[in-house]
Amino acid sequence: MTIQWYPGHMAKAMKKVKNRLDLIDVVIELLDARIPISSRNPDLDQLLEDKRRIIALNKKDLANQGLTNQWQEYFSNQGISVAAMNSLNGKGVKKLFALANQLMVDKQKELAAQGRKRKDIRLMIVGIPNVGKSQLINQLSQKGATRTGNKPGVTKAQQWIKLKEGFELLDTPGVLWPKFEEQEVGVKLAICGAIKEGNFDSELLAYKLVEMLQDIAPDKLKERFKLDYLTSDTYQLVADIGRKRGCLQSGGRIDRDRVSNIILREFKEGKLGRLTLERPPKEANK
Ligand SMILES: Nc1nc2c(ncn2[C@@H]2O[C@H](COP(=O)(O)OP(=O)(O)OP(=O)(O)O)[C@@H](O)[C@H]2O)c(=O)[nH]1
Repeated sequence: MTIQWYPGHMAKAMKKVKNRLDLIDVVIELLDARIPISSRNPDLDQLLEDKRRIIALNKKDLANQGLTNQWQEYFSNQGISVAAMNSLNGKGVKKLFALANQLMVDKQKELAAQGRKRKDIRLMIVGIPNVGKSQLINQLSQKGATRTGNKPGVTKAQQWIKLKEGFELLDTPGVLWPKFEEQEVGVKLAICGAIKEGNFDSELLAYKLVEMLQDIAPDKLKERFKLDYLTSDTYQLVADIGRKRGCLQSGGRIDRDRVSNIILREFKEGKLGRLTLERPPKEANK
């Protein structure tokens, strides 16, 4: 399956992030907890080399808890600060603030030693489309946040939101174009909602998802769609799901488009349970 993507978008998105970095103390790299590898932009590593950074695994409510723990361990082992988040209810927000404070301890001490005032910690969120950036901005800025307006020397469009004591947030998140030279990555991004509909074939995507689910969560697949059996014949399996859900066209043919969209939607909504599509590389779990 070919999923369209546009390298030009990626270059533009990276440039925008880069232009803002000088203003920022701590970058929050927001990933989808269900696909922590595929939702990362590998070029960002280079860009953030000298930056304080936190990885936030968002949508943890949709991901397998045990695997989210393993992912946290994986990033911690690499010396990266990490938190698991649910940006719908704000779980993990406290930890984000605590981690940002920790990362800035030395800088703040340095300022104090020079007799200078503690500085407000400036945050920016970056992440691929639909990963929850706006939702997280809402959560971070919920209590008593005010927009502080333009800062001198900063592009007019950029606004700062004053968060709780000692923190400011750039109100425009950095959108990163996902990178998917590998088809597999594109497929997972599309399944998790990072790629706009219309850029992929829903039917083929649903087959791919059913194939993955047979591997990682066969019982949940059977239970959700009331299947009596599983088979490597995905085409057949999707037809059976269609029959169970009444997705029939005239003449009793399966409406494959409709059933495909049901399967994709129910996965995205977490109706099949909390599922993670990627495991941390083995060597990190020693
Ligand atoms: N279940 C769940 N859904 C979430 C979470 N965070 C965000 N969402 C949902 O994910 C979708 C995308 O959230 P947004 O905050 O708009 O994502 P964004 O990264 O700003 O998206 P773009 O504007 O496309 O870049 C919305 O439907 C949110 O309700 C979360 O932690 N859990």
